[in-house]
Amino acid sequence: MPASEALNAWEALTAVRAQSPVVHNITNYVVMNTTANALLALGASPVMAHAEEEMEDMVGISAALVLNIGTLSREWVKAMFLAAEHATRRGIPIVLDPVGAGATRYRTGTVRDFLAAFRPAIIRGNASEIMAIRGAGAGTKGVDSLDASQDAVSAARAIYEAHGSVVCISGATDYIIGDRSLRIHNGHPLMTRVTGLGCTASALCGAFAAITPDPVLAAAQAMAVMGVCGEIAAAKADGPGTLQLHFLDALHRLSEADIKGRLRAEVA
Ligand SMILES: Nc1ncnc2c1ncn2[C@@H]1O[C@H](COP(=O)(O)OP(=O)(O)O)[C@@H](O)[C@H]1O
Ligand SMILES: Cc1ncsc1CCOP(=O)(O)O
Ligand SMILES: [Mg+2]
Repeated sequence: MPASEALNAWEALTAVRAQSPVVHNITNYVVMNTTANALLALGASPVMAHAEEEMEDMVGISAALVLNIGTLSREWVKAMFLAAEHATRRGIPIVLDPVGAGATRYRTGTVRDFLAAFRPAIIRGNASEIMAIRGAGAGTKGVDSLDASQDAVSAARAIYEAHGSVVCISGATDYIIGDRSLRIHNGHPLMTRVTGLGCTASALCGAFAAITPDPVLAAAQAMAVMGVCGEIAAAKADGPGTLQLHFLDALHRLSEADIKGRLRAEVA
């Protein structure tokens, strides 16, 4: 069976739409609205919450936890660690987006401290962020990658071996590295001109991880949907502004034929 069919992306999307899992996000100020809307358009039920006082209750009603360090500060990091403790105890999947790891010591150090304490089901970042976790590469240009996704594959393998977290490197080709490896060739370069689409990929990883127990498959399903919707949106867009709008509509309208006709996935 071709890798694209084996991803079961359509079946998983149907399950997300039917079950509408609650996805708890502790994310950054830049993308809160963007990723909440993307999760809603997908069919999931997003909630953004970061007060320590409500972490136990919020994790208690969630099916996945998405942690994103895009605008971190001491209080938010404390909330993330607390939420991860509750999620681990409840056995719900954690997705970590190491936004800007490699740009500052605070970001890189926080990600490493987190990985020393917890095991996210999925870590989704761009190539520079993933390499920075292993001390590889020349750093990250703020939140943007200086490297191509294939350059981060050996760092991703090392992270998987050291921590057991599946690593998803986004870029022109998306790599999913775990107990097996997949590549997804969908998407469009215009997606890099809209802030928050990487964070959206991580949020979608959370929605699919809520439905699909195998984290390699869950990450691949999320990246498949991202890539196919990115292509559909780019074909209709005049630039980044309309890409963002068409992307949300594409998530909402995504059909089995869209996925079957466009998805280009292979075993890496
Ligand atoms: N050059 C590209 N061609 C096609 N798709 C891309 C390209 N670069 C990024 N993407 C897609 O854009 C989305 C965001 O990825 P990326 O830009 O790597 O994240 P980040 O914003 O965290 O740096 C992903 O779905 C990825 O597949
Ligand atoms: C611009 C910016 N600055 C801090 S977080 C953030 C958003 C990054 O989002 P993404 O990595 O999805 O483009
Ligand atoms: Mg990012």
